This record gives sequence, structure tokens and C-alpha cells, in this order.
Amino acid sequence: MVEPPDWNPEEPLSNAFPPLKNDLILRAARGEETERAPVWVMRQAGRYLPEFRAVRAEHEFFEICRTPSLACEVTLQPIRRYLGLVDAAIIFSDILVVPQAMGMKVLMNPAPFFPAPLDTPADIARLREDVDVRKELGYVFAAITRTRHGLRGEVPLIGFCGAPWTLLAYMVEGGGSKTLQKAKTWLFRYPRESKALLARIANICVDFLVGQVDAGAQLLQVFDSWAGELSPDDFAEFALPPLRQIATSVRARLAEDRLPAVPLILFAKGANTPVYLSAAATADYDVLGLDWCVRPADVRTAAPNKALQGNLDPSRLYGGREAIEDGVRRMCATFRARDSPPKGWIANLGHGITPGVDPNDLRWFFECVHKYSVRSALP
Ligand SMILES: Cc1c2[nH]c(c1CCC(=O)O)Cc1[nH]c(c(CCC(=O)O)c1C)Cc1[nH]c(c(CCC(=O)O)c1C)Cc1[nH]c(c(C)c1CCC(=O)O)C2
Repeated sequence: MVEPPDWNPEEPLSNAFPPLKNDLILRAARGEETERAPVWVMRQAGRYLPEFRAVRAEHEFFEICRTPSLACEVTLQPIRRYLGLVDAAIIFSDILVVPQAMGMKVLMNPAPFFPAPLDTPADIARLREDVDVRKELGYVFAAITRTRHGLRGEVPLIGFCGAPWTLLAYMVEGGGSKTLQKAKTWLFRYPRESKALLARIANICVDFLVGQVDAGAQLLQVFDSWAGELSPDDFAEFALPPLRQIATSVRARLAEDRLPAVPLILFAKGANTPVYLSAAATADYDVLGLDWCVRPADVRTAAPNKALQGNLDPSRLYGGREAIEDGVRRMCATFRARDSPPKGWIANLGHGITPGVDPNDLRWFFECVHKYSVRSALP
């Protein structure tokens, strides 16, 4: 493990942060209709940015995650570049730091790789029994506190974690997978053990998310990247209970610890159709993230009390200025349709930005959102 040279675990977390200058995303997340849509993009600190690639050329992926000064630097890169255009920062880290905290080895070369995945439930014995989240993941908290100061109040800082189902899938598959055959074998062959492990992961996520708020995170997002690989019934049986557990417990713990009641975002990729969304809407998240395979008008009735986030196809950013402008115009018109009830909307892509996008095209995406998400700009 790389020892973070600039982080003293004994150092108290300072929470005297600079005052926030832009609260657009916080208002939208709470369900308010805003003067224009706040906008950020998933993976906005990433390989499409030359300044990120320059840092990556010098440091390993998890070394950046574990070194607060580096994590802070790459989190700030897109904020600096797009100042005045982007409305939130997301802390640089990865969802796979939680399996690491549970005692699993995870490499990134360049995709995630677990040298010793969980083959059968007997392997659960290899996991750390009690995870001291502050000890294992305190470097994320230190990075958040440092970044909150570094942001100087320009935009709010988002903390995040992976959802238990997506994390279990990585821990069992040992990396990415097209079919999730091993992870699904677990769910269907060992449902009891799977549910127990999902609940155990959820408990760690709760400590991790509460710690991130304590350190300075102003919104939280849970990424369930593989939610849509489950049938609606299996989603409801396996993925949803730990997602509910996370939202309910995080809110209770924040209140107990007198921490800010930050908005919670759930991005359950692929779990987009009304049947999934009406289930997801029963969990206590403020915002539901959408991928690009659904029209907002079709889901408003399934989740009437939720703000929405999304949902331009990230590949549109490869299509040039006209394709981006057309896509954003249409996205704004559908999220802001006159006959839809006014409700919070956070503009975003429908999944993470991909390597190879021209950073100037992302700038154009932001500019188009600023232009077309103003209600009066629409026909
Ligand atoms: C599934 C998942 C992972 N990580 C994450 C998810 C959920 C979102 C999603 O579905 O995309 C979440 C994530 N990963 C990263 C962030 C940082 C914050 C941000 O800018 O959004 C966040 C929020 C950095 C990263 N995480 C990773 C990179 C690129 C790796 C590199 O720098 O070499 C970055 C910037 C690597 C990573 N990490 C992961 C994969 C599958 C990969 C490799 C493939 C890929 O890049 O998409 C696991």
C-alpha cells in the first residue's frame, strides 16, 4: 500500500469551509424547479482530460485515490477548466475501494481485476469481519475535506459509493463481465448467503457515506451500475432492499450525528422503465438518475415525488457540435415539457463520459444545457 505522504489520520477534520456560491444542484435535488438545470457529468474527472492523463502517467490509479493531494487535484481539474459552466464536483475515487476495505485485493490495469474473487459463500470467511471504515477509507474522507477547501465554495462536492448488488457482482466476477454468470449464479444458487452479504456491504456503505458527509460531502450518489441486468422482480428481491437500507440508515445516522441532511441520488443504470422506477421510488432517495434508454415523460408518473438526473447518451459527445446541440435541445424539451409538473432536474449524461471525447465538445454540452434548459428557451 502507498502511504499517503500528506495525510495524518490523527488530524481532526476541519469543517469551517468557505461559503457556497452556487447551490443550484442542491435546490434541484430537493425537487425545486430551478432557473436553469444544474449540470455535471459522471466521470468528469477522467481520461478524456489531458491534465488527468498527465497525472495518471505519473501515478497508479489507486495511488491517486489514496493520496488526498492527488485526489483533490484531479477532482478540481474539470472544475477549473469548466468554471461557471459545471455545477458540482464529484470526489475522485472508485466504487471498488469498499471491497478493498473489506479485505479484497483489487488492481486496475486498466480495468478492475480481483486476483482472488469470491467463488463460493465459503470464501466470505476471507473478508474482514468488522470493517473500521475510518481506518480503511479515512483517505477518502481526508481527500473530501481537502477538496472542499480547494473548491473555495464554487460548487458543491458530491460523495459516492457503489451499490451492494454492483459491488457483490464485482467481488464475485473478479472484474467486468458481459453475462454476470458468476454473480447471478450466486443470487440464484445461494440466495440466503447473497442477501446476507448484500446487507453486510450495505452496512459498510452507510458508514462510508456518513463519514463522507462528516468530511464535507454535500450530496451523495449511489451507483448501481448493474441494476438493469436483473429482472424487475430480482431487482426488487436482491438489489432494492440494501439500497433502501442505505438511504434509510444514512438519513437516520446523519440526523443522530447532527450532520447536514444532504440530498441522496440513486443511479441504477438500466433499471429505468416504470416497473423498476416505481420500485426504486419506494427507497428514500431524493433523485433518481436515468440512463439514455428512457424518456423522462414516461417515468414521471412512476416516480412522481423524485427529482430526476440525466440522461444524454454519452456517445452523442462523439457526434460533433450539431449532434450535441440537437440532443441537449431534445433532452431539455422532454425534461421541461410544459405539461409536466415542475420538478427538480439535474442535467447529466446517461452514464459516465468516455475516453476519447474532445474536452471542447464537453464544454459545448455544458453551454447548450445553459442555453436550452431555461424554460423560456423552449418552444
Ligand atoms: C462500475 C464503476 C467503477 N467505478 C465507478 C463505477 C460506477 C459508475 C459506472 O458505472 O461507470 C465510479 C467511479 N469511478 C471513478 C469515479 C470518479 C469520479 C468521477 O469523475 O465521476 C467514479 C464515480 C474514477 C475512475 N475509475 C476508473 C477510471 C479510469 C481508470 C484509469 O484512470 O486508468 C476512472 C477515472 C476505472 C474503473 N473503475 C471501474 C471500472 C469498470 C473502471 C474501468 C473502466 C472505465 O474506465 O470505465 C468501476
